[in-house]
Amino acid sequence: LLRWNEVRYRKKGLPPGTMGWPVFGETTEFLKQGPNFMKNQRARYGKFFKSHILGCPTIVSMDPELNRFILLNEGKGLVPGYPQSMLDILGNCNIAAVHGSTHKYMRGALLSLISPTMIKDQLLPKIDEFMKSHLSNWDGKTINIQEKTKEMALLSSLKQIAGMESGPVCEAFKPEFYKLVLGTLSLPIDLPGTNYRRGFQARKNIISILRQVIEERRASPKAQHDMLGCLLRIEDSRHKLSDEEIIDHIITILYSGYETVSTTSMMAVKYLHDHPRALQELREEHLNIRERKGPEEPIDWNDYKSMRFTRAVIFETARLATIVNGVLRKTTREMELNGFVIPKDWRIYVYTREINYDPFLYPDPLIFNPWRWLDKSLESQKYFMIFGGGSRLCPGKELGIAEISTFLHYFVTRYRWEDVGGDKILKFPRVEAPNGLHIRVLSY
Ligand code: HEM
Repeated sequence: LLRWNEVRYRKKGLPPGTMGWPVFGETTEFLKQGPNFMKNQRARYGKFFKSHILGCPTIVSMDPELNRFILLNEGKGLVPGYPQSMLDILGNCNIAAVHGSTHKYMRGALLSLISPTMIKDQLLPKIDEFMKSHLSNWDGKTINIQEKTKEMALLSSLKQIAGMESGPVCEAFKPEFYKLVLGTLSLPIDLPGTNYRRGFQARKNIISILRQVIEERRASPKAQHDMLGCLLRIEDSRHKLSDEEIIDHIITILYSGYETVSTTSMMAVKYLHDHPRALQELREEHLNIRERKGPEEPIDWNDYKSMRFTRAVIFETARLATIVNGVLRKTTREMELNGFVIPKDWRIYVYTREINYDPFLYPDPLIFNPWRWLDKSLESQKYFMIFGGGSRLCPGKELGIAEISTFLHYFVTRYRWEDVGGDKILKFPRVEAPNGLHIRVLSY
């Protein structure tokens, strides 16, 4: 019986590896040992091995060249392979649920909302206004920076999407969104009290809030210059979006930019605290920007573009903390990869974490060294996969960096801070501080 998985998935041409226990496979080892599980399996079976994790037979690819190949060749028998709970809760029109030509046009619509021109003309002023107010009155307080950055990522997106910032709609939205996020990371067991059921219910509640917002918009003669305004204006009949598609676009933007932006911001605060020289250089960059401006004057595109060291801090944070461990794909037919035959419907875990610690790409890889990114070519090297790659390369990269940069701008020019101490940070499977990350904030 214990060899059930080995027998069930035995097939000629598969890469080496072990399939673990019936049903559970090697999920427990994977979640418990995290990156060490991957390293051990690699030592035994090489950079391309089979396993059974998170309920699915899975091929793990830790080979940078092959990872690149997989990301660049998505059309050829590979589609996103995210867990069922995520697809159910994020919706059928979610970008991770579509492929081929539907993905192309959904992605096009999304890109038009968060392109550099949009950031420059419409989003950056909103982000600036939001950060200024979100970061007010922290002086003299002990705050949980994890909670604050999560709130920041959600509320800043709501403001950019539909001008929602505070008030009853936002307050109703917040708890539902948190439940939705938890649901996407749960086992798809539809029973009362499970995170999956709660997440699904939260999706329904979010849809009804968004439907109401859309109806109010349609009834109002005023043209709104935000993402929802743009989505409602896409009138070209071939690409006109249904309400369902508009709602799933909004959920996609909220969800994709939530943990990524909040966790990178939190970890940047942590690393800057631990590396005073980097903090000093970052602060100088932002004080120089402030010197050129009036006290309440917002930061604009040129200021953002001048934040070279800030950008380097963000990349170094995303690299060292490994905000994204990898991406998931699924085979839609039997296919050959790296000389092996991968059956249909197997998951492929494109594990990119190890690339972040490759000493040839990043000398002294465990040291926080933002200066390494001042050489721009590092950002365009072919194994740079912090934002994914190929046809699913993160479309929100620039927007995410702009948000984190604006947050850091107001944070370091207004405040200094001390670690309260005693908080633990977990790095796997997600970067998080289970009991929060508390800092004591004082005015600068
Ligand atoms: C530091 C911040 C961010 C990081 C590290 C990050 C990382 C990533 C990665 C690795 C992928 C590839 C997923 C895959 O191939 O399956 C991705 C895709 C995506 N990201 Fe981001 N992201 C960030 C911020 C954002 C923001 C702010 C938004 C939205 C406004 C966003 C929207 C998306 C979307 C919609 C996709 C799916 C693209 C597609 O399937 O075509 N991301 N992101």
